[in-house]
Amino acid sequence: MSTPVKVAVTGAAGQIGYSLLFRIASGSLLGPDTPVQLRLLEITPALKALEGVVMELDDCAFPLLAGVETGDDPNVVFDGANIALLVGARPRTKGMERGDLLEANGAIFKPQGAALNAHAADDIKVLVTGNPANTNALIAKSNAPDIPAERFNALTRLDHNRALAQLAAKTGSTVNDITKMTIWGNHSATQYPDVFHSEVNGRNAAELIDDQDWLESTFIPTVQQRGAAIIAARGASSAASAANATVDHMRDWVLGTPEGDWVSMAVPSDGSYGIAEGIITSFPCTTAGGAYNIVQGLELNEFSRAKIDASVAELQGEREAVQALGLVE
Ligand SMILES: NC(=O)C1=CN([C@@H]2O[C@H](COP(=O)(O)OP(=O)(O)OC[C@H]3O[C@@H](n4cnc5c(N)ncnc54)[C@H](O)[C@@H]3O)[C@@H](O)[C@H]2O)C=CC1
Ligand SMILES: O=C([O-])CC(=O)C(=O)O
Repeated sequence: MSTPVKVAVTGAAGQIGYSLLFRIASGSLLGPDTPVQLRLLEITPALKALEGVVMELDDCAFPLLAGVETGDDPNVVFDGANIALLVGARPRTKGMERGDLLEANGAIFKPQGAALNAHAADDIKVLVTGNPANTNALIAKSNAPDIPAERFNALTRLDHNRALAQLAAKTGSTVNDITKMTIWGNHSATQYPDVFHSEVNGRNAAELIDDQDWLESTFIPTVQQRGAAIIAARGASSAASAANATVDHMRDWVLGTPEGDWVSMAVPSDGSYGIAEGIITSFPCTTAGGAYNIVQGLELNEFSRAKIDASVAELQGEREAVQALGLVE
């Protein structure tokens, strides 16, 4: 067996953690031949609950699980990490303004970025799931100057998967029949799920549906509001599907995307599609050899352009807010 890959997970005693850790340890993240060591970060009051989760991990007797370390100090937990899944974040509570939320998360992602910078392995890949995911990733990236910027991603794969499920239901197909789905922008209600380049069994999805009204009044709002719909139904935010998407994103980044398809990943913009450089926004991406490329050359109609611009404007506003707080340059 090869050397275990060190996978750090923050917020490990939370809802998403309770699903995510077991998926990682069972081999869903890196495949059946790669042992993993879990390095789990929690805040001090949650360490006791985390102990219970670790007992359950032990009790699964996962053949690929080569050890579990836990702690409340990112400088220790991130030591030697090859992969960091930053899930733990400060949720918005009653009376909290957006600025308060960004500030509270800055207090988490600034030191975590610095700790990754100082202690992670050279090949570290970082994926932020904790909300507001794109801007939290920006904060972590800005505080890790020695790690290449492109190693900081945020999660929009859950939105991508939600869009696949909605399109499959509409077209009477399965998710296996659909390729080239794209989420653009922020993991927020302004995100733009774009089917104009998607294919259902090789046929252009927008042409097949031929129903702009369904796109505008059903598909796009359903995907944008799915998180809220789950909270309304379950009384808690999505957890198993968020863990699944976190696994999907990192697995594809490490192991590659299939020929002829792409996935949605929020990555630092390199200026592609005229999107301001540096902000972490969702693009169509292919991956190979542990690296990703933003798919180039897609034609954007006026409708798509306006939707993308609106979400990017929201991200620029978030960047300005965290700049004003001194959390990023
Ligand atoms: N990007 C996406 O698609 C999605 C993102 N989310 C977000 O993921 C985050 C986690 O969700 P849940 O697991 O349901 O929340 P949760 O509240 O059940 O768990 C979060 C955990 O993070 C821990 N935590 C807080 N500060 C920490 C720190 N500084 N270091 C380490 N751990 C820390 C808490 O103690 C808690 O155990 C939330 O921000 C949620 O909004 C949820 C669903 C989808
Ligand atoms: O909406 C929320 O709070 C959780 C989330 O990010 C999602 O389910 O997409």
